[in-house]
Amino acid sequence: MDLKSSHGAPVLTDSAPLSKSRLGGHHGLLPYSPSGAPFSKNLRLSIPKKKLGFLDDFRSIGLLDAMKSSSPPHKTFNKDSNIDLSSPDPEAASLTWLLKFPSALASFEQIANFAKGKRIALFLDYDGTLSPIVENPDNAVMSDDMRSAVKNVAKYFPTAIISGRSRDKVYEQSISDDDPHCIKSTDTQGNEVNLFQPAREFLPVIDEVFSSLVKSTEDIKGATVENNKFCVSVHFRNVDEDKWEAVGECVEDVIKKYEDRLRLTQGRKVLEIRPKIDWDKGKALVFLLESLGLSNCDDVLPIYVGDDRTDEDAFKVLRDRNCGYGILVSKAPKESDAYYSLRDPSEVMEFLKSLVTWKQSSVL
Ligand SMILES: O=P(O)(O)OC[C@H]1O[C@H](O[C@H]2O[C@H](CO)[C@@H](O)[C@H](O)[C@H]2O)[C@H](O)[C@@H](O)[C@@H]1O
Repeated sequence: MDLKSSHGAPVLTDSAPLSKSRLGGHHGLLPYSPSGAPFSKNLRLSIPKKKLGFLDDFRSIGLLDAMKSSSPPHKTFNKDSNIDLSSPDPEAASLTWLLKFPSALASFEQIANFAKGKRIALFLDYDGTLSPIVENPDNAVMSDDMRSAVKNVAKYFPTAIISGRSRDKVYEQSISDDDPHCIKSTDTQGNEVNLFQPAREFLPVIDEVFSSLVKSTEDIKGATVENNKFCVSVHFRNVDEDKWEAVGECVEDVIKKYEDRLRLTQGRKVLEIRPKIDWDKGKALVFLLESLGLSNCDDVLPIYVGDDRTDEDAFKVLRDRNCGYGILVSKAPKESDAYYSLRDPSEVMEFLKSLVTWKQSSVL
C-alpha cells in the first residue's frame, strides 16, 4: 500500500478483528463507557457505563440489557430529532452536547485553519457514516452522490475506509470494481495483496461459528448472521424485542466453546464475535498512518469520521496523540472521544465536499 495509491481511490482495510476495546480490556466491550468531560447531572445520557466482557463482566448487566442499549432506545428517542426524550430537557441536552462536540460543518473554518501547512489524511467508517443505517445490511449501499464525493475527496487527500465489514463487501457496496478509479492493494507484479491480516489464523474458526449461528438462529424471525471474514455479526434489528434474549442465548451457546479464542462485542443492533487479538480500529488507524508515511503530526492532520462504538478506539488514538480529530456521526447526544460531530451521512457528504472546495481554492 503506498501513499500515492490512496489518491483518486480510497484505501480499504479489513479492520474486523476489533479487539481490546478501550473499555473492555482484554475481554472486549459491550456498551462503551464515556470519557472526556462529564455531562451535567440532568444531561447525563442513558448509556450503561459498566465494563462488560464476554463471559465475565457482561453477566453483571446481562446480555439482554446490553442489547437493549446497543442503539438509541426507540421508545425514548424522538424519531425526527433523535433527541433523548428521557432527559428532562432534550433540547438543552442537545445544545449542550453540540457545545462539547461542535458541528464539523459549522467549525469548518477552524478545522481548515488547523490544517494550514499540513496534509489532511482522511479515514472514514462505512456503515452509518458513508451509508445510512438500514434494516438489511446488504442494502447499505452508498448513494451515487456519496460515492462521487468520496472519489473526489480521495483525489485531493489520502483517504481510507476503515470498516468492520470485510474489504470485499465494502468494495461491493461502495466502490464498484468496474470503476476505473477503484484500486486494490497490489504488489509490484500487479497481484492483489493483503497488507496486514492479524487475524488470518482465525478464518476457519470464524467460518465454523458462522455456520453454527446460521443454524441456531434460523427459527428466530428477523435474525440474520453475516460473515465478515474476520468477524461474525448477528443482527437483531429486525427481531421482535421479546426474542432478543433468544438471539443472545444462541450467541452465548455458540461462543462459549471458543471462549479462549473469541470474544463478543456489540454495535448498532448487532452482536459481533471476533478473535481475541490486540486489534481494533484505533490500531488499524495507527497501522495505516505508519504504513502510508502519515504518522508525523507536524506535517499531517488525520481526520477520522465514524458513528459507532468501534470508531471510538480510533477517536481515542487521535486524542491521545494530540494529533488530528475524530468526528462523531450522530444526531443523538452521546459521549465520545471525538472532537466534532456531524448529524448523519448527508452532513458527512457536505463535509467531504467542503474539504474539496477548500483544497481547490487553496491551490489557486
Ligand atoms: O465499521 P462499520 O463499517 O460501521 O461496520 C459496522 C457494522 O455495520 C453493519 O451493521 C450496521 O449497519 C447495518 C446497515 O445499515 C444495520 O442494519 C445494522 O443494524 C448495523 O449494526 C454491518 O452489517 C456489520 O457487519 C458491521 O460490523
